[in-house]
Amino acid sequence: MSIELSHLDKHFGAFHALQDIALTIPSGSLTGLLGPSGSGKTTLLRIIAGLEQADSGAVLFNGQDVTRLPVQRRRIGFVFQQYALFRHMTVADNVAFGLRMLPWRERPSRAARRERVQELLRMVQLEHLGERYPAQLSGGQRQRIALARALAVKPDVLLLDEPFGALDAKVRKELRRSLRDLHEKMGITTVFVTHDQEEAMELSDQVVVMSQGRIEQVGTPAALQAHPASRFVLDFLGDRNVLEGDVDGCRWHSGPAWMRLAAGLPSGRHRLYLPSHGASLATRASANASLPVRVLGINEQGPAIRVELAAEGWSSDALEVALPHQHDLGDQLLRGTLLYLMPGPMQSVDAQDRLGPAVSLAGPDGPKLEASGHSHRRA
Ligand SMILES: Nc1ncnc2c1ncn2[C@@H]1O[C@H](COP(=O)(O)OP(=O)(O)OP(=O)(O)O)[C@@H](O)[C@H]1O
Repeated sequence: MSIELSHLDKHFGAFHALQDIALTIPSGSLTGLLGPSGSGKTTLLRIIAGLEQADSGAVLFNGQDVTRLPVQRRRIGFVFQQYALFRHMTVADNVAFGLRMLPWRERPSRAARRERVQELLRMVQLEHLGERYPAQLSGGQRQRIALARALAVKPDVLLLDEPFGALDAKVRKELRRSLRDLHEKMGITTVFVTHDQEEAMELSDQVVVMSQGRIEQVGTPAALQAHPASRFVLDFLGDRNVLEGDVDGCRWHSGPAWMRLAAGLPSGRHRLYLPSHGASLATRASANASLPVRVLGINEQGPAIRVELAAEGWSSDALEVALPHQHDLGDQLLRGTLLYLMPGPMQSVDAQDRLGPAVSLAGPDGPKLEASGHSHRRA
């Protein structure tokens, strides 16, 4: 089920909560609405659901105008941050709730309902907990049940509002993986709200960055990292190293550190923003870059190795590079070792704080490194 939003506007009294929102959500995609608190993410999700009406504009599902269609008729599964489970019902009855509420003609028989509930509990890996009550579950388990309940009626669209917001970091990670696996298996068009850029980047096929009721940028995680469209997106995505130095023609330098860029920037001071996933490390300088760094720390947990670095003899804030677990540094990747940073594409910002062009290293180092982007994210 594809979703198209055109020219959506929404006011709450005098407050302009959404301004001229236009967005296409491809069928079967996993789309993240990302933005700071108050940027309008939840309002947009509620308008897609039919829980809120826009003042103007249209919502289309598979090309059909559903703008005035009530929520019950949109075939939506909804998961909220606060687990909205019924406390007096068992887990199995909670999951079956939507099925029992279906109109008589569509309602499966008691036996079929029981079977479907078991299948859903299996899908969220909680088949042994059907007879428990919500109070006897952990927060993460409750969110899995909320997910199973949302999926029970075979929705065309799954909407999740900060579904993992109230959970601790480890459980969040597990649930993200479950959601991605379920999405890959079922292929339901899914939209989720988050203010956590890491969550949005890790989960989404398409990220929609919102600010003050507007869409700032839409793109794949890798495209947003490589080509942020505004200062807001650049800052909000975070996870970047800032290399500050002077440019003469194609040469950037800061103290003894230097690199040759594939294309020139106007001469003067520039900051180059380098995503931590967009760089590698080498044991020696190359013909196009000499950026000496000292290894401060190595964290091997998670999908990538995170290496903390300090610029050696040149000034920079703390640096961080995410390396694949199969890197070719061998035993050179040790705390205290001197290595060389090899940047991939970087975003330039000039001394007046204006977004400049994306830049990369000259010669063979540049294109080779571009591949390192976000290729790990489905690993
Ligand atoms: N029913 C309402 N009445 C008045 N103002 C509202 C209402 N719902 C939302 N708002 C306002 O609209 C703006 C956008 O709210 P929304 O909940 O969509 O933001 P959000 O990006 O989801 O933020 P958060 O991450 O904090 O949930 C906020 O300033 C909020 O106070």
